[in-house]
Amino acid sequence: MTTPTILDKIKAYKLEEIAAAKAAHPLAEIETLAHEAPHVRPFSDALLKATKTGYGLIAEIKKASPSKGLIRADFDPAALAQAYATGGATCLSVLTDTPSFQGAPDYLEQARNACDLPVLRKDFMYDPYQVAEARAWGADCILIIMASVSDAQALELEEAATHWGMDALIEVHNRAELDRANHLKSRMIGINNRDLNTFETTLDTTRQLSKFVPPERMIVCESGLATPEDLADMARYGARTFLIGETLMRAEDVAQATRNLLANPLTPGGF
Ligand SMILES: O=C(O)c1ccccc1NCC(=O)[C@H](O)[C@H](O)COP(=O)(O)O
Repeated sequence: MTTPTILDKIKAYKLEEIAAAKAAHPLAEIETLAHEAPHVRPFSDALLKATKTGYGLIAEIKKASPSKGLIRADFDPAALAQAYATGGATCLSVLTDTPSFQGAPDYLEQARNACDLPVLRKDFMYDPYQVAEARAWGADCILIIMASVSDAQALELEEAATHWGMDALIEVHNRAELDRANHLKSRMIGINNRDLNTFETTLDTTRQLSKFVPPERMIVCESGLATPEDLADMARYGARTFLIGETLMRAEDVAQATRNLLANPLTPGGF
């Protein structure tokens, strides 16, 4: 028998969580809440607009992670959202997974209510029920991790996002996942520089995969970005949009750190 990977372990508890959530709150109840939720804020449109004059930034609200443990003890999602908005972030990503990231649905609601930025529910998605949940909490975008879903599940999740008027960020880490992602319709392809099973993180992933992303798609370069030079380096490989968590979450002055990171964009003008 093979040893379960971290993604296997996450999937196992997520499926239990989903079953428990469905038992406590049937889909019809969640759908009613989703219909009553605040209007969707356009997520990929905001990133596209940002890349006309600079970089698009999805700034992540992430208290802890499997690879790093606790990242930020002084954790106030509303204050962090305001700091990110002040610093020039385009969108937010908020971890809603509790067991591995110490995230929570409440954090998403607090962050979204504190600013005008569109918000990604950052979680491990397997079931359209979770997409309705995301919309009920106010999310504007969901994440689909190709490493953890089948083609059929990815399509079902993407269709659910479209049904609710939300965007989907399709995340890949290797060529096979990218080829599968290219069969979906979503505009945003996230290249995750982190191998989610080994936690090895290298910007070479974006350097190598970016050339296989069709020009009509928007590359979102994810993980392991620490300096303005990293962003400029990745921009040379076609990435104008970035998803950044740890670097900003460890900053004392989050607004200033966000501003510093976004300074001096390389050749703005769209993806
Ligand atoms: O960050 C982890 O340790 C991790 C482990 C297992 C699955 C996912 C994981 N992270 C999700 C992400 O991809 C990052 O939160 C996101 O790209 C931001 O990365 P960073 O800027 O390096 O915090």
